[in-house]
Amino acid sequence: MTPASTTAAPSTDAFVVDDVSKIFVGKNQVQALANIDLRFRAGSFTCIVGPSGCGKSTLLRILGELETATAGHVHNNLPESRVPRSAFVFQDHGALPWFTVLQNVAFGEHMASVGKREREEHARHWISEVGLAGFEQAYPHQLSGGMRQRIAIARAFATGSPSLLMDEPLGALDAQTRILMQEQLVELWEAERKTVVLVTHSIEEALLLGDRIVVMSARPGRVKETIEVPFGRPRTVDIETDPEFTRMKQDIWESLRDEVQASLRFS
Ligand SMILES: Nc1ncnc2c1ncn2[C@@H]1O[C@H](COP(=O)(O)OP(=O)(O)OP(=O)(O)O)[C@@H](O)[C@H]1O
Repeated sequence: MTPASTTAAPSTDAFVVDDVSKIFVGKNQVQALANIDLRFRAGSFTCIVGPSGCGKSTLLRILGELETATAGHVHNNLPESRVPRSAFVFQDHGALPWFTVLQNVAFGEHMASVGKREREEHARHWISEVGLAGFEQAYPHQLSGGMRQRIAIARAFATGSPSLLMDEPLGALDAQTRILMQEQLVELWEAERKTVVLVTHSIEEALLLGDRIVVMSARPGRVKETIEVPFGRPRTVDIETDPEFTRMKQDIWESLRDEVQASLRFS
């Protein structure tokens, strides 16, 4: 194994993942990822699907420099600036309960020492974009689960990072709210064209949102296949009635089913 490192990538790829493996060393050694090779074009939307425990979050955390690879290389070509190169959105909204909506959304830029007037201006814009205008002074506990998740999405956009790394961001929402949020996310991304990597357990969600779907194998996670999503943009949930959507959903499930079964055998 070659030693791990992160360097600038000399290309239009935001990230180049080159032969990356990850082993967690502890009481029980766990190999989470094995020999991952992936390129993430700047401005693209990639969805990652795979069985539980196959290393999807680990890969996301390595891309976001929250975790280091045990072996291999991650080239990061995102521009350096005063804000972090990647903003995260997790399943649990992560809104700080003692902050208002406005303070929560402005938090990323606050941490990057952006002036109050500028960060609040950005925050108000994104609060409005996600449909929370009028709730700027509300506290998270006064909002529904869907509204709290919108705080997290607004905060990620407001931070101004060129990349968004999303780990099951809509996973905790009810089915109807989730559909609306998926459409909203597509719309925001189409306007902003950030480099997005989104982990999801939903094949439909991956087909609705992504330019490309990466299917991972059971642990240790490897790239099983990479599928280009052919649907044009702008996209809405109406594409689910397209026969091609149904066919692709079936194909991806066939590919995933073996891996889910394998992961159940080993867990
Ligand atoms: N900090 C850690 N220390 C030890 N093992 C870890 C650590 N983080 C993750 N793992 C292990 O690495 C493997 C991959 O975990 P990871 O969370 O990346 O999977 P995942 O595909 O995101 O799972 P899920 O879909 O269930 O969220 C799992 O076996 C997990 O227990």
